[in-house]
Amino acid sequence: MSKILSQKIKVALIQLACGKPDKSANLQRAGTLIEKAVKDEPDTKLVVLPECFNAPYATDKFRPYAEVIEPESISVKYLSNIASKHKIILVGGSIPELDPKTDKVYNTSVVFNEKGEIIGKHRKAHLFDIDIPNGITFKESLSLTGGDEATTLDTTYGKIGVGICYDMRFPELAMISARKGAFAMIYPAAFNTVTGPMHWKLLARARSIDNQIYTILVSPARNMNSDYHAYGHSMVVNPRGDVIVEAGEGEEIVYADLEPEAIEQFRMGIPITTQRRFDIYKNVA
Ligand SMILES: NC(=O)CCC(=O)C(=O)O
Repeated sequence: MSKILSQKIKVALIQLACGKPDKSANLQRAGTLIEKAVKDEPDTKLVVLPECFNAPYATDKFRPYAEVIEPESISVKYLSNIASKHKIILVGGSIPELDPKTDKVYNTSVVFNEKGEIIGKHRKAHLFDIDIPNGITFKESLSLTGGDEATTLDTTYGKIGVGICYDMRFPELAMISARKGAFAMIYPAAFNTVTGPMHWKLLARARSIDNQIYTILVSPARNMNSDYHAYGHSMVVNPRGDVIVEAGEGEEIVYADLEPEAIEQFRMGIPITTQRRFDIYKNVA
């Protein structure tokens, strides 16, 4: 049986103090912390940044900060250079993307391989439109368009699924990637201080338990002086549903080892991956 994760790898979660009005300051800070991560833990193979890390997270800011995803655009070039310099797989958080053909703006995660090449991108499919009285109201759809694909990408060590924040509330994306053989579902994210305490950890554990894969959530650091209060608590959950690392609320880098045996042994013990009844799941939609 071929392994869905070919070897043990270390992942670094960059819980960045980001969202400043100055895009290049956000990029520089991301670069500084990625450098630190690979210096402090030289065997790091995979690095993940948070949602909307190069811009303020606000509906009136997505379009002005948006860029076309192409090799020469400022954020893409910056991230590509870092990935190739450190020979890491880089899940580049997310950035506002302008599609020049349609003039639509997306919330997009660009993923790079160790040569700095783009291996894929995920456009946030489920837009964060919520209204909790006395809690939080946010409407991404005022300025963003949702993507229309689930994203599973091939890396050096196996497949990863990518979603963005609110996407994690929809188990189907993780399920699709897991069925395609992903060893991890990775969500650059930015929950907030209202919904974070309610659901952040529960959702991460649920996606892992549903699919017996690793789930990786990466948040910006909390900044109570900004309009949007990110939750923090970046974390990795293993295929058994245990939180194996969790950040606090401030700027921080946390690491975890992802191990093929953790997936294989747990799948052998509780073999839901081979017990599924696709014959009775036909008419779900
Ligand atoms: N940026 C987001 O998609 C936030 C999602 C969120 O906070 C939630 O509760 O869901």
